[in-house]
Amino acid sequence: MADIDARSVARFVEDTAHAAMPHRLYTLIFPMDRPNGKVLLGMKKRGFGQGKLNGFGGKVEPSESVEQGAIRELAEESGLRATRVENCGLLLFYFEDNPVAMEVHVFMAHEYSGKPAETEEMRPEWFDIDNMPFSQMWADDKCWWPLARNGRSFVGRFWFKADQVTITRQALTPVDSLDFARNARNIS
Ligand SMILES: COc1nc(N)nc2c1ncn2[C@H]1C[C@H](O)[C@@H](COP(=O)(O)OP(=O)(O)OP(=O)(O)O)O1
Repeated sequence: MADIDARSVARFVEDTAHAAMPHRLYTLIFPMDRPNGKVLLGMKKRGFGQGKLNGFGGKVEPSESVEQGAIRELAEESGLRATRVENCGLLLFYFEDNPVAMEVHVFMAHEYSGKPAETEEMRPEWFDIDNMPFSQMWADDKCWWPLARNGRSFVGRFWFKADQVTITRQALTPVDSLDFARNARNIS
């Protein structure tokens, strides 16, 4: 079993039993076009979450910070180069058939260059931020997206059945700041 990633910040919001689980770090980043009320999503073409629309992201490499990982994954999966990002959420996912918790650090990309392009992993498409395609997204998204859309920071915990669809328990809290995570990760 994997060790608890030293960069994990889940212990700040979890009970003792969950904090003792190994946590794998992921990023999830949403390029925003606020003036036009749009967000860029990608249709996942392979791997975990295949067939779902989502933000861009993936595992954080050992050599990079969470923010660097988010920017790298966005470039790899959409072709966009983010120049201003904001950490807006922390999501913890527990799947009943997986002893490793997913710790997903959520970002908005407010400034970026380049044009979205289809890659091996994602097919990007702009959507209206007030008319999200939730039926094609992960089941948790409709819970926390309204907070993210309104510029609120949040911490969410979701327990999934092995079917990866059914949420059996959830806890979602708007927070004033995610500084506890930034400070723990020692990011200026
Ligand atoms: C369970 O609910 C989820 N909801 C949302 N919105 N996003 C999720 C959920 N579970 C996982 N994700 C996100 C987190 C990451 O952005 C991706 C999964 O990353 P992936 O497995 O694709 O990681 P990569 O490093 O890109 O994978 P490869 O090893 O295939 O390159 O989904």
